[in-house]
Amino acid sequence: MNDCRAQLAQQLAESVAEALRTDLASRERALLVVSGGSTPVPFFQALATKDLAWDRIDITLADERWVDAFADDSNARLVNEHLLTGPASAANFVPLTSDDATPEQGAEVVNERIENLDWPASVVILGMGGDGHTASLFPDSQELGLALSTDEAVVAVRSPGQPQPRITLSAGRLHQAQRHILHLTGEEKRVVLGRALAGDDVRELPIRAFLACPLAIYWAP
Ligand SMILES: O=C(O)[C@H](O)[C@@H](O)[C@H](O)[C@H](O)COP(=O)(O)O
Repeated sequence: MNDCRAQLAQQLAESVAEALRTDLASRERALLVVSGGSTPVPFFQALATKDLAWDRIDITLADERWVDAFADDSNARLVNEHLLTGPASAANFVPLTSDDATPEQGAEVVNERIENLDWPASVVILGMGGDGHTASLFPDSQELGLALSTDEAVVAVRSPGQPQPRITLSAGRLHQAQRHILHLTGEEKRVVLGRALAGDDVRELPIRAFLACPLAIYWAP
């Protein structure tokens, strides 16, 4: 990893830790929503070292692949391996999967689990793909319209471009946060973000659903 990305991860971890500390001063529990993918790994590792009342922190995901929790491409596994370590292992992790065979079957039980958390979240950290998707709000998914408009907390999603079915927090649920952060790296994503900022068709580039104020953008080359 280049130095800029390492510094970015450190700075993001400091900022998120500070936000959690601030919120825990006035509420019993704080909720952190993180994204999966490859970008957050150094951030997770940096955040895990922070001195926080981890036993008062709930952590969930913006989205998940409907795979076994031990699968290589499971976001839960990513969080377990890189964030829930050392003192941070005292945090309460709330997964987005169930024992059901499909996300459509599991959505109801996951929805209830997510609704029972302490909203609004302290921080929602989003990632972005090269197609402008964020969480599992994919431009080519039939469920995009539902995920952008529903009052439900989660939506089962299929995308022709993705090998596994997914489950995602809805845009409405992701909006329920004190702070929103977009964490991304590289030139390709900078260009996509530039396009997103220059237009307003959310279905073309779903990240646009979160470009309303305020969104803190953490980017490094
Ligand atoms: O993959 C996931 O779990 C998330 O659904 C996705 O929204 C992710 O944040 C972006 O695709 C960026 O992924 P990278 O960090 O791997 O580029």
